[in-house]
Amino acid sequence: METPELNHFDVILIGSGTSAYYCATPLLEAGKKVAIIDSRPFGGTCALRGCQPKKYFVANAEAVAMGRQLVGKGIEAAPRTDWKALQALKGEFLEGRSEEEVEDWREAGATPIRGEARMVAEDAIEVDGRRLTAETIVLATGGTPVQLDIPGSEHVGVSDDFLDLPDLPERILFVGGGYISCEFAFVAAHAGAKVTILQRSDRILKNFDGEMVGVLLEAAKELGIEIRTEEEVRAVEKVGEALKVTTSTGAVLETDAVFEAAGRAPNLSVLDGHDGGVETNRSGVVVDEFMRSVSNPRVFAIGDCAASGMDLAAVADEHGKAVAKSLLGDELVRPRLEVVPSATFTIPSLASVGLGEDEAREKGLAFQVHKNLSISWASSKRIGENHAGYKVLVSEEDGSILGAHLARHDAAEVINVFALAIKHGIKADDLASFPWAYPTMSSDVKNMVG
Ligand SMILES: Cc1cc2nc3c(=O)[nH]c(=O)nc-3n(C[C@H](O)[C@H](O)[C@H](O)COP(=O)(O)OP(=O)(O)OC[C@H]3O[C@@H](n4cnc5c(N)ncnc54)[C@H](O)[C@@H]3O)c2cc1C
Ligand SMILES: NC(=O)c1ccc[n+]([C@@H]2O[C@H](COP(=O)([O-])OP(=O)(O)OC[C@H]3O[C@@H](n4cnc5c(N)ncnc54)[C@H](O)[C@@H]3O)[C@@H](O)[C@H]2O)c1
Repeated sequence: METPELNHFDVILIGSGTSAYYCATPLLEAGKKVAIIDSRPFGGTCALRGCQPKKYFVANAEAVAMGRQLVGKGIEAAPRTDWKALQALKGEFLEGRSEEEVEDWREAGATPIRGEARMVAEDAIEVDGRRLTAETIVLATGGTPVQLDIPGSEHVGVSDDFLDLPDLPERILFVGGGYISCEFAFVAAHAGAKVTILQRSDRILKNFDGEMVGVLLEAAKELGIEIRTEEEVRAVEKVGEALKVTTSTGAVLETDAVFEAAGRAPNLSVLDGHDGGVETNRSGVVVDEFMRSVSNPRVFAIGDCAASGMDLAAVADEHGKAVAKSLLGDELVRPRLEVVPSATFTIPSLASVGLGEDEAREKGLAFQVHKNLSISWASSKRIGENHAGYKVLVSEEDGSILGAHLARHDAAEVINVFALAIKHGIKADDLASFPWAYPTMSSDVKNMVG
């Protein structure tokens, strides 16, 4: 029989993803008694089923793309993806990761628990038949793919399934034209699959600048990725080994695999049965500016399960850090998310930070637009890049950077320079005159603002 003290914690974190990591670490360093619970292997989406494993596939596709682009320009034969070997490499990265993480938490003084947690009171949860109470409960439960409600949905996979494909199907159809589909589409197409994307509205990647998406669309077209906009899936039927996809336009498309990435919903199964006094809406747990539940002050929500901000790893991290500071200090602390760069790991990658052109106009700001294709630049030529461009908005008032939008190799790296410039008020002139290590992708920044 366990004593009540063993079941009472300063903080219980439900979820062991990146937001939980950044929240729990300072709490443990400060000597707090912390339980971390996860129903799946420890580590969460980013480390095990998202950002990190995905980058193995992206790195492979980038190598193949670059090799192919340079055939006849110093490379003799185009490289090809060995999908099984790539899966093995990714497997090596994941092997033992969760177990190590559990061990690390134990060494740091936490109580890691594997099991499905449910709120049973405003200050209590149940997991694995145990009732645990806490001064503070932090929900860090992430998100799950939005499930398609269509006949034949049992034949439709999600991102986890794509990342674990033992063999690459010849033909793949992705439902949704957002981050996940677009990234996977370039991976699959560069690895040799015939890829189709179905996008419900009139354009893909709506969070990104339309002209930069245009650059990506050219690359997709050249690679043979078919992007069908204003078209939804209505039904999927298995016919022999193939799948027949009927769409909203009446088209019937034959493919070998269908994956849906039509957005992710907050995972709030922890509130099934008892809501713990925690108010939620479609976007997640309703929180105040400090990530505290508006209806139960004992509960905080961080990362993708909170109805706040973009579902990105760095945002989740910042939520976690802010909540830890709030719990350790005398005052509540807001996450610092005034400037959040974002990128798609497509080929080329798209990246964006700050205001879009339309947004800046709606705000009535006076600004110059520095934009162009950059395929004639040495940085593109030396890697055989055929699709690249940039758009930077510079304030006419004080020369500050209002927004930056890139479509090119390493855009996801270079965007961080613009993000820091926006955050710290570094002006276009400063960027233009800085002695960048040369020649690098970031030294091109001076040509984008001059
Ligand atoms: C394919 C893919 C690629 C992505 N790529 C990027 C990228 O390149 N860059 C980027 O910034 N973001 C990316 N993201 C988004 C990023 O992964 C998420 O924003 C981030 O992981 C959210 O972290 P989190 O801590 O909120 O939740 P998660 O990491 O999702 O962790 C939540 C955990 O809670 C557990 N859980 C849920 N309910 C319960 C319960 N009742 N009891 C016990 N445990 C529970 C789950 O098992 C899960 O492990 C990607 C996402 C996907 C799916
Ligand atoms: N590089 C990154 O930072 C990265 C990578 C992957 C995922 N993520 C995060 O994960 C989240 C989820 O990614 P996602 O790609 O699933 O969602 P998303 O929100 O990026 O895109 C979903 C797309 O699907 C479309 N759609 C919705 N329902 C549809 C339907 N029935 N038929 C056809 N199209 C439909 C939407 O209009 C939208 O364009 C992202 O919003 C992002 O926050 C980030």
